[in-house]
Amino acid sequence: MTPAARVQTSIELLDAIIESARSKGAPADRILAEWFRNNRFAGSKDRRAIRELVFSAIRACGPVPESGRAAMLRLAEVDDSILPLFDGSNYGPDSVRDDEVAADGGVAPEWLARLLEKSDIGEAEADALLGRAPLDLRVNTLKADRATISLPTEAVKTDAPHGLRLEPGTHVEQWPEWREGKIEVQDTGSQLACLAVDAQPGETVIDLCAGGGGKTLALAAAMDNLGKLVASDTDRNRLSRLAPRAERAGATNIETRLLDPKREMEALADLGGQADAVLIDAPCSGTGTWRRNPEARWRLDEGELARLTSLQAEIFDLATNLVKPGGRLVFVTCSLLDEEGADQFEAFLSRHQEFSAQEVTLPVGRPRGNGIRLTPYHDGTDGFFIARAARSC
Ligand SMILES: C[S@@+](CC[C@H](N)C(=O)[O-])C[C@H]1O[C@@H](n2cnc3c(N)ncnc32)[C@H](O)[C@@H]1O
Repeated sequence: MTPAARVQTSIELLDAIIESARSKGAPADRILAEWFRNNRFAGSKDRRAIRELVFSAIRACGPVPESGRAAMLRLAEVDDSILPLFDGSNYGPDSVRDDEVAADGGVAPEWLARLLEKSDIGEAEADALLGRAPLDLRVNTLKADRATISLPTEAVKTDAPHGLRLEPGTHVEQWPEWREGKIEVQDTGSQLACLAVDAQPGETVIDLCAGGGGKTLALAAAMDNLGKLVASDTDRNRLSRLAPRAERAGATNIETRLLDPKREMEALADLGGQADAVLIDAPCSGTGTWRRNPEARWRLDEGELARLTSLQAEIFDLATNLVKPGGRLVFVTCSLLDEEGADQFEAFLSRHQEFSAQEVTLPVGRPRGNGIRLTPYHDGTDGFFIARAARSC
């Protein structure tokens, strides 16, 4: 494909992605994968270039653009190589008309940009939020050790005790070390969130919103497979991914429980007041993960944010039934909005006087309210809020 044809194809793909973001349809990744499957004439270089163009254009537009062409013209404002390709050539984009306007830039749609600013996410933080994420690994201490593991490419140590960092795009899933469960792909921020749980061998620990079990596996390793580790979630699909992962990782103390939304306690009744630690890795807007998923900015709206914050409060209240006196509750969101972080935790503490905030010490991060905030700019991790509370009685 010519460079101009790649730009035109990216414009058409962006049209589909914009439409899908508006109707909450398939994500950009799936739309691209399907196009690549159906258009075999596009070779690997074309695919790489188109992917790069599409995601750079998504990153360059704060609000949802009017069209793929407006999005590409916005990218042309920050990348000089693009505009000359609007040359009207065969398969290329038409020349730019005098009255054409580019889509708006910025970090996010205006309402969301305002909330980020209110949460003290300044320009440098916002820029880093739209950068490229590295590929972080956690060495699984049930099977290996960071000090001695040998990998096919060079990896640098991260701030997490078992963390390693690789070039993005490394296909670790093809490595024997991955197939043998010696390494897991996990962002440093996620690894540090697990560290805040301080799960010990022999304890009863509940990973209440376990999803596919990324954090559950780290907790199993911290517990050295000793004690009871319950992984629960309301999403059957996500939870079903945990068993094969646990098998590969050699994690043997995990029990999964599928929860019924609004009746979660039914499947957890026997654990009432039993847990030494409960991790709430709460469903959230994911504003801290835009490096991996920049299109998420176009899918969030005020109604969805309100739904998420009230669900977080409900899950908090649910979790209080599970923690035993003297036990701890760890609240985590991959969001940089105070509504889903410091404010949510503060509101929880004022609703539940039997809990008090406990200091969390992590190698990176800065205090935010009664917890810690990690950001891509400051800490090189995804954005996270992490806080811990102890139950007195
Ligand atoms: C941030 S994700 C969890 C990611 C996971 N802990 C990991 O490390 O891979 C939040 C999860 O909360 C789950 N969830 C939503 N509502 C819930 C509820 N009422 N009770 C428990 N889990 C819930 C979602 O299905 C989703 O899997």
